Amino acid sequence: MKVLRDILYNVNIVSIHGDNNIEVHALSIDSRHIAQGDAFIAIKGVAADGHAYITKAISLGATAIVCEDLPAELQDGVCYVQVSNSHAACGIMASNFYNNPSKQLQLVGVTGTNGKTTIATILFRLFSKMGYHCGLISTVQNQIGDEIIPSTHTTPDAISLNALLAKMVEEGCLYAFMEVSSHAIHQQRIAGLQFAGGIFSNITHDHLDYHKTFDEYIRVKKSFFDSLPSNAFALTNIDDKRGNVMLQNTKARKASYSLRTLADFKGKILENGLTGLFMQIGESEVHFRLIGEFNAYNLLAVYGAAILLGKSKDEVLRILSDVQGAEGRFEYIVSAKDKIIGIVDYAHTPDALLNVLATIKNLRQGHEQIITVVGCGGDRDKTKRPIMAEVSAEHSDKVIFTSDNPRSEDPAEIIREMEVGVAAHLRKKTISIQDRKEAIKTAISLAGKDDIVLVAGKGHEKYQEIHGVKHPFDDKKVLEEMFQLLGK
Ligand SMILES: CC(=O)N[C@H]1[C@@H](OP(=O)(O)OP(=O)(O)OC[C@H]2O[C@@H](n3ccc(=O)[nH]c3=O)[C@H](O)[C@@H]2O)O[C@H](CO)[C@@H](O)[C@@H]1O[C@H](C)C(=O)N[C@@H](C)C(=O)N[C@H](CCC(=O)O)C(=O)O
Ligand SMILES: Nc1ncnc2c1ncn2[C@@H]1O[C@H](COP(=O)(O)OP(=O)(O)OP(=O)(O)O)[C@@H](O)[C@H]1O
Repeated sequence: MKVLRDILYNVNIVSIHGDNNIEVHALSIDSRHIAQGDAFIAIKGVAADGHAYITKAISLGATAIVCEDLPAELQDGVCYVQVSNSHAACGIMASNFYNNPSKQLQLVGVTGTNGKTTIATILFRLFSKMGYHCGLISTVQNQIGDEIIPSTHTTPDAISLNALLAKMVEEGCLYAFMEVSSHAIHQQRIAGLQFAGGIFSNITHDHLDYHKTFDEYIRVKKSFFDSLPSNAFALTNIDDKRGNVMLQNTKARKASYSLRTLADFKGKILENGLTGLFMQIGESEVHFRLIGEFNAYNLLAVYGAAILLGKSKDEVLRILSDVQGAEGRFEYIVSAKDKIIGIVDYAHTPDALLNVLATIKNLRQGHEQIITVVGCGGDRDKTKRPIMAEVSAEHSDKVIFTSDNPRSEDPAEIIREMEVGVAAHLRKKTISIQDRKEAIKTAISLAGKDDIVLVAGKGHEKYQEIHGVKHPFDDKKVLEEMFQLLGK
């Protein structure tokens, strides 16, 4: 319980109507979750406008309303706070409500189109193995020490986020590693947080359904670095074309990592195989269990961040050499008889798919076939559909287009939008099977000895969302089941 006046500290207030010296039980941005004594923050969202639910929130017991536009009639016994921006107010109020938890631990945010989950997860594992109690906020799961807390978003809303950070502080965490999605930056879910560091992995084609243009997507990502304080670090991948741009206006300590050019944290791949990476980092030569060039980048990001947080180079590299990747990120299983390699990967952007396929091509020993099973999500960026189809057809021997999470869309229509991306001379390599399980089964039946089957797009996910209903589905389990069923 906190006094409204205190929760409003640092919020850009336009006007206050009513008594702000009242106790607030909880904050909520959703009228459906309001209880007696709560403050309701009305947010103009993508699908709805929270201002339309102010009356409903009051009828359920809200005694404080935070909004951009005041209702025509104000009710007695309710304090109305008009703010210039409800999204920003929500972030700042959530931090104040939970005693600014981000200031009580070292919070590192990871942004970029690909690699966020991997980098945040490896940082969490590294620091945990170094003996620190840590927190993780990621797409796959949130974690406090060994406790796993299911994740609904890459970056939760500001209230859930601060509640989670407060729980981490209460349980003695010294470090928290979190993914910072571009949606979260744009919707100010991270407003009011104090970061000890920010990491930029890369930026490519994604989320243009939301951000509309690539320039806007870049601008949003960059604004995270613009807001970092001077005592934080800002670590960027300078092999990415936009790596330097990200840090142009930051006040934070700038640092870079690279595989190709001079950088604060420079690495070189000496060997890249199915058993892992052998890299030179600074003066040291180290084996890692993670696979592929993109993971060499992720490892450099983690290494750089750990050094910037004051950790010893030798200890960091020793522990990193034994760390495993995140679930559903280049996870692989080998069939018992034919030694078919089944790879499950979360690649759901053209760039990630290209990276995974390039990695597989690099790693294959001889002329084994690469058979790819891939789909594209519904209700998300449609422009990537033909590109992902083109990338998979170009870099695989056989491709099966299938459903990812069609969500509210017609799965057959999504597949048709993918198919148009395939050049005429590559069409004979592709078939389309809407049912994902059947598609995986077909891929395995087409695979011969030592062939490689990539099942891309859903990674760790344990469900498939069709027409708004989530059905249990696990790519890795289906692969295992099909290896058995088909006696491979
Ligand atoms: C498009 C999008 O990003 N939407 C997010 C956004 O919702 P919104 O503000 O637009 O919600 P809205 O439905 O328009 O409603 C506006 C307001 O009215 C309120 N409302 C609505 C109905 C009602 O009866 N009462 C009520 O009070 C809502 O609670 C909300 O505050 O803010 C919400 C709170 O933070 C998010 O939960 C929600 O995520 C939706 C579910 C989502 O799917 N988001 C995805 C796209 C997303 O955020 N993804 C990124 C990762 C992307 C990636 O890298 O792959 C993530 O960080 O997870
Ligand atoms: N540094 C990287 N560069 C390019 N591709 C990468 C990189 N790291 C991982 N990938 C690829 O992208 C996929 C997603 O990786 P990861 O989950 O770490 O990224 P993410 O940014 O968290 O994505 P999301 O927020 O959508 O979960 C991986 O399965 C892998 O195929």
